[in-house]
Amino acid sequence: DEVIEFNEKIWEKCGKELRGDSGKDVNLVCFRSSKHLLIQKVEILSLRPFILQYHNMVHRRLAKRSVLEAEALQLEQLRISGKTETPEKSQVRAANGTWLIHTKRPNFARMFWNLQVNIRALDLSTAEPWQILSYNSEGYYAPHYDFLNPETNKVLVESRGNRIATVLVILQIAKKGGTTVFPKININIRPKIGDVVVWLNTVPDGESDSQTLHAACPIKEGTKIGATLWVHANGQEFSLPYTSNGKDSFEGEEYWDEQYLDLCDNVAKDTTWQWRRAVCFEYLISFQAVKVEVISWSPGLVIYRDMFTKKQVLDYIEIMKHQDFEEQQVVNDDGTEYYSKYRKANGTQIIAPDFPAALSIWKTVKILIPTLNIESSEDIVASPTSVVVTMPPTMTSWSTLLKKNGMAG
Ligand SMILES: O=C(O)CCC(=O)C(=O)O
Ligand SMILES: [Fe+2]
Repeated sequence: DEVIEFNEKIWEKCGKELRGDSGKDVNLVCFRSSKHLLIQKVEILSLRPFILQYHNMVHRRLAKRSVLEAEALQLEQLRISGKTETPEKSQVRAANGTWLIHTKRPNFARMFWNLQVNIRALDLSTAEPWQILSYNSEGYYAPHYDFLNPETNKVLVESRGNRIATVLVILQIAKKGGTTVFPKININIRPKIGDVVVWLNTVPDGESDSQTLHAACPIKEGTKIGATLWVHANGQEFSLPYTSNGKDSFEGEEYWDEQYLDLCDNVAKDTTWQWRRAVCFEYLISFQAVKVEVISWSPGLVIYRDMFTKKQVLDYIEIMKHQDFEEQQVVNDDGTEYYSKYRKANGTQIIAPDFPAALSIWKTVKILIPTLNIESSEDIVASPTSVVVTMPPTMTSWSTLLKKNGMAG
């Protein structure tokens, strides 16, 4: 806490808004940091159902090694019979596949932990083992729901809850075809190797979401390999608002119809990375988007925009009205106190748990900045100016954020 005196140059800067060079074209980024500053690019493909595409989450090399690891197991042909009208497509899925325990094979284990660290809102240990699917030419996965029918999967659903989320890792892409299509919401994407697509299979009350119908489009050339984690509800109660076992009202729609196939040929969605679509996925936790602006990479200096709700801010200001602000003294090593000439401000120190409004602020910070252990911080230091300046009184939810970015909400 070395202090240097204000000089002319620094005073001048006080009058301007400066952003250095690093943040210039970065308005909205997803920011994670523990020891290094790492950016995770996350694209919202759809709000309802909630579908995210994480770009380059798994390193290409790890993806490649995982493919070799899976291939060494000589994937069996998985043919699951389904109810379908078209005889020539008499199967739900034409792919080679296998199950792999999360942590049994070294590369899949690394990938598993890699995902778990990055997707903190989901407890991936509740997932079924890795489902590896390798689609050769003519391979496909007909439109289906991942949500299980509780009647026909009684044991699994009763013990582990239903498949509330799907995490699909793309390990290899087909030369042609093989996109992932969500026909009911007009999304057809071709994620890159190392991309991870995550979606929720339920609506907020826990029922299956009919809009999540999806498929792997027929492969035209090459081989597509994906690894899926179907994440179950039990054990997620603290991070997801809806974790009931849910009802499945949409079972059995496992066929290709012409319309769906037409969609496959039309990669309607441009998945090239766009900064304006970046938000922090962490905040799936409370369905709150937090905008993080990087001011400087080194030292790491960021602004979390709109982190608190308006109510939080107003409640906080309310308790501050009843605090005594005074010019604070600095304590010498020998215990004597003095007024510092380096700070001219009134302040007070409060213990967060003593005030619900302060505790709520504290908890938000704790949840939304998980990479810092704020348990070890000093008590909240409040001053009238810092409260007003650092907390913009706007409420940000997914929908307002998306609207601001020109996306339908
Ligand atoms: O491979 C794909 O694109 C879809 C895979 C899928 O639907 C699943 O694993 O549940
Ligand atoms: Fe699926």
